[in-house]
Amino acid sequence: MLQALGLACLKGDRLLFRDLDLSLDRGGILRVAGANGCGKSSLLRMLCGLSAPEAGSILWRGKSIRKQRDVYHDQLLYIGHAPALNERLSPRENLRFACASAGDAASPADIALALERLGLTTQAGLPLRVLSQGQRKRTSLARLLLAPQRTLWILDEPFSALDARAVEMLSRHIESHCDAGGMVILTTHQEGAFTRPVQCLDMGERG
Ligand SMILES: Nc1ncnc2c1ncn2[C@@H]1O[C@H](COP(=O)(O)OP(=O)(O)OP(=O)(O)O)[C@@H](O)[C@H]1O
Repeated sequence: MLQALGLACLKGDRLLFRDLDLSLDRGGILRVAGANGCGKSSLLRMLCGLSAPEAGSILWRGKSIRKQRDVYHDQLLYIGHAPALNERLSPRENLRFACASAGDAASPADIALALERLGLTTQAGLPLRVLSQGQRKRTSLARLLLAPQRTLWILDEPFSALDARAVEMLSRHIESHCDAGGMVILTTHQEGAFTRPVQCLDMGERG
C-alpha cells in the first residue's frame, strides 16, 4: 500500500541516503533503525510529504502521494520526535486543538478517556510546561487513541522518554491498530515490546 522507490535525500551538500526502497502493507509494522544523524527523521518527513526527495517516488495505493495529497493526508497520522504541543496549554487543550486542526472529531469524553488511558488524568488540566518529558510524550501519543480511522501512523521515536509500562502499552496499541487493518512506520533506538514480527529497515551509517 505504501511504497518508496529509489529515494535519495540531500541535506546541504551531504547525501544522507540514496536508492532507498521500502514497502509496507496493511497490518504491517516497519521499524526504521540506524545511527544518530543517518537520516531516519528525514526519511519519515519525506514519507509524510513534508519534504521532497532528491530522487525517487513515494506511492500510496500505487499512486504518487504528490498527486493525491488530500487523500493521503486523510489517511496519515504523523507524530514527530519533538511533540508539536503548546507549553501554555494543558494536555486536554492541546489534544482538543490538535484534533480540531486535523479535522478529527473527538468529544471531550473521548479526550478524557484517551488521557486516562495514558495515565494523565491528574495532569489533564495542568499547563504542559509543568509536566515531565514522559508525560509530554504521552500527551502527544494520546492522538493515536483519537484517530483510529487514519490507516498509516508515522511515528518518530515514539518510545523515547517512556517508562517500561508505557512502552508496553504503546506497543500493544500499535499492534491492535495493525490488527484492525492499520499500518505503522516508526523510528526507534530500542526494540519496543512487539509480540509479532516487525520489518526492519536498518539505515546503518548511511550518508
Ligand atoms: N544543511 C545541512 N548540511 C549538512 N548536513 C545537514 C544539513 N541539515 C541537516 N543535516 C544533517 O542531516 C542529518 C539529519 O538527520 P536526521 O534528523 O534525519 O537523522 P536521524 O537518523 O533521525 O537522527 P537521530 O537518531 O539523531 O534522531 C543530520 O546528520 C544532520 O547533521
